[in-house]
Amino acid sequence: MALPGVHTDRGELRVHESLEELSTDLVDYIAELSEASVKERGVFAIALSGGSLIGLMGKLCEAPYSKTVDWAKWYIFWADERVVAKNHADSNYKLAKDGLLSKVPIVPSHVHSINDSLSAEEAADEYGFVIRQLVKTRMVSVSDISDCPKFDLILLGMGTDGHVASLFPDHSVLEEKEEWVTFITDSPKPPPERITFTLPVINSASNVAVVVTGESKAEAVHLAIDDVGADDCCPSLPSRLVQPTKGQLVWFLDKPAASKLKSLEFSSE
Ligand SMILES: O=C(O)[C@H](O)[C@@H](O)[C@H](O)[C@H](O)COP(=O)(O)O
Repeated sequence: MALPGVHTDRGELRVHESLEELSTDLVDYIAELSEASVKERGVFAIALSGGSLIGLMGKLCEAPYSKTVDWAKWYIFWADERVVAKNHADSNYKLAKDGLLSKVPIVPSHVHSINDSLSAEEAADEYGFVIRQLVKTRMVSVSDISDCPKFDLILLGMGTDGHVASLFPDHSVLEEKEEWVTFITDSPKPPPERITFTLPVINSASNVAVVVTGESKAEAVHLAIDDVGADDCCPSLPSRLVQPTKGQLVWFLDKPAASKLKSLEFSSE
């Protein structure tokens, strides 16, 4: 049984006993947001990341979701992408295509992957341009406070160093305030060249979910969520900088990842 969701200043924490249970809760959450967004705006603009997240979304390809989700209304983006060919084993597009997109009736023209024939800088510019066009036609909403796109849902994973998307600790990319999409050529996690949504875009989303599993990430989860003076000790921990301005933040954690969380100890007292 999952512990009930715990509401904290750093978002809702949903801690699960098993990966099986976590993945069921995650796909229920995605399906509910999709339904609400399609009802409200006629479309659902969702941004994916790479890593273990995609495997945890696998149940979306199975009943009942495969039949009940309104796939034709989905517009798919990537919060970050590795600058490699689309058929390369490192491609986040390939990961999502093989694990999810090829198994459900998504409209191919709604899948917005990067142009893999460009340099990282050019690919980031072009991706920003593509998003601008979709904001103009309201396939992606716009934030009324930041002028940034307002994705219905941005899904993030987190590394042991606290990175999210391709926003790495102490990297100048964290300072980017103007661009919606930027690039790096020195990612500490291979491959080195990546494009990424910037923090203002992530924090303008209607919903952001961070999905983190495994004990190796427990310390980073603690620093990202707990009130331990982390704003002083690690001001540039990317996962701590995920703070949606108006949107909802939900953390999907398994017990090992949550094992160092103080916020949970307090909530159960
Ligand atoms: O393309 C990427 O590398 C990512 O988007 C990255 O931010 C990933 O989500 C985390 O590194 C977590 O990955 P794991 O869940 O596989 O540890």
